[in-house]
This record gives sequence, C-alpha cells and structure tokens, in this order.
Amino acid sequence: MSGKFVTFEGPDGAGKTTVLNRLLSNLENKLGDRLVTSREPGGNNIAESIRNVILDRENTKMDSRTEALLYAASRRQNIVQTVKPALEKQKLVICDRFLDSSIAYQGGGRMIGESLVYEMNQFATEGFLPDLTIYFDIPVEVGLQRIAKNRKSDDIDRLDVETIDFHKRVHHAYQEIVKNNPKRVKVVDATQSIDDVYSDVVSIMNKYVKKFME
Ligand SMILES: Nc1ncnc2c1ncn2[C@@H]1O[C@H](COP(=O)(O)OP(=O)(O)O)[C@@H](O)[C@H]1O
Ligand SMILES: Cc1cn([C@H]2C[C@H](O)[C@@H](COP(=O)(O)OP(=O)(O)O)O2)c(=O)[nH]c1=O
Repeated sequence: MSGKFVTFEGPDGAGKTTVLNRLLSNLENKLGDRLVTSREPGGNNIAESIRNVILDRENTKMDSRTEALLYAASRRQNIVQTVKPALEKQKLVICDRFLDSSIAYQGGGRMIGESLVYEMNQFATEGFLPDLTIYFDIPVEVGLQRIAKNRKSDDIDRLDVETIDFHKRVHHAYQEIVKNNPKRVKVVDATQSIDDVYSDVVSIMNKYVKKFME
C-alpha cells in the first residue's frame, strides 16, 4: 500500500474540525479523487449508524466497555470499507480521530485503562496504524471554553456533558500517547490563531506526506 493515512487527534474544542475543513477544501482542488476523508466514529453508512448509537443523548445507561466496543466496531468498518481500499489505490486518507481517541477517552477518560483498550482494539485494527498523526495540543479549559462559547444547546451530545475530571484524564492520556509515539505523532500548538494552527499543520503535511502536497 503506498497511499498515506493521516489522522487528526486532540481533546474536544481543540480546533481539529475547523482546520481540517480548511485543509480539505484546499486539498480537494489539488488532489480530486486521490483524497479520501473519513471520521471516527463513522466514515461510512454502517459506521455512521454506530456513531448515532454512541453519541445519542438518550443512551445514558451505556456501559463504558459497551461504548469502547462500539468505537472499535466503527473503527473496524472504517478500516475495511474506507481506509484500506483507498490506500491500496495510492490515495491520501485523512481521518478525524482514530485509535488514539479510544486510548485517551475510553482508556483514560472512562478509566478502563490504556493498555486494555489498546489490546481490545487489536481485534479491530490487526495492528494497523496511521502513517502520521497530527495532535492538537490545548489545555482542557481552553478547549471546553471554545465549545461552550460557540455551541447551541441542541448541538450537545452525550460526551459533551462529561465532567472536567473526565476531560483532564483524556488530556493526560493523550500526553502519554504523544510521549510514547514521537515518530508517528506530531504536535501542533492549538492555542494559536486558526491561521497559525493551519500553517503548522500544512508544514507537517509538507514534510511527512510530501508527495500529496506538491
Ligand atoms: N485557533 C482557534 N482559536 C479560537 N477559536 C477556535 C480556534 N479553532 C477553532 N475554534 C473555535 O472553537 C470551536 C471548536 O472548534 P472545532 O474545530 O469544532 O474543534 P474540535 O473539532 O477539535 O472539537 C469552534 O467554535 C471553532 O470556531
Ligand atoms: C473515535 C473516538 C471518539 N471518541 C469521542 C471523542 C468526541 O468527544 C466524540 C466524537 O464526537 P465529534 O462530534 O466528532 O467530536 P470532535 O468534533 O471533537 O472530534 O467521540 C471517543 O470517546 N472514542 C473514540 O474512539
């Protein structure tokens, strides 16, 4: 497979979606159908159906391990149906969140434990990892303030109502992922202006997935 698989990671409110949308609209012109985008949970019909179950505000009784399994199921479908077929056709695949989100949110946030969540996900991923992960680094409070400032109340999902401690555990788990995967995970300072974050992301892409950026 000589395509490239790039994932965006970070706490809620870090600005991933904002920067990703800008990047994608620029890359679409250049790459056309050599660019494939996805997101987790979701990315195709089956995985989007799983997403709706996970994020449904009515599902207050969802057990942490049920949730972790559903994320892994969505991931499996994303890999098999969307990501790998595109990589086999030498495309660039950019995905909003991937395995690191499960390690951080279910492993850290929900306290299942990072290594247990990692092990469980091996069934879904068979060891498959991104070529490059761009991590949006931001203090928990700043991310949450951004969300609070900009979101309408009917836009709030089950995970947005988690406690500050939950988000701090997620953040801490992400820091560990960054520390333990220096080759794969590149960090951007997400507290900067949108323009500066965007330009840092483009610099990283220019360096690590050069052939799609020229
Ligand atoms: N660099 C930035 N500075 C200030 N506000 C930002 C920045 N990036 C994003 N935002 C705003 O913060 C909110 C969350 O951004 P979003 O891109 O949805 O984050 P994420 O997808 O990481 O959860 C949005 O309302 C967005 O307009
Ligand atoms: C992929 C994934 C996401 N999540 C969470 C992180 C987000 O809060 C939520 C996805 O919702 P989404 O609205 O896509 O959030 P964002 O714009 O911040 O990416 O799901 C997990 O808890 N585990 C996972 O494995």
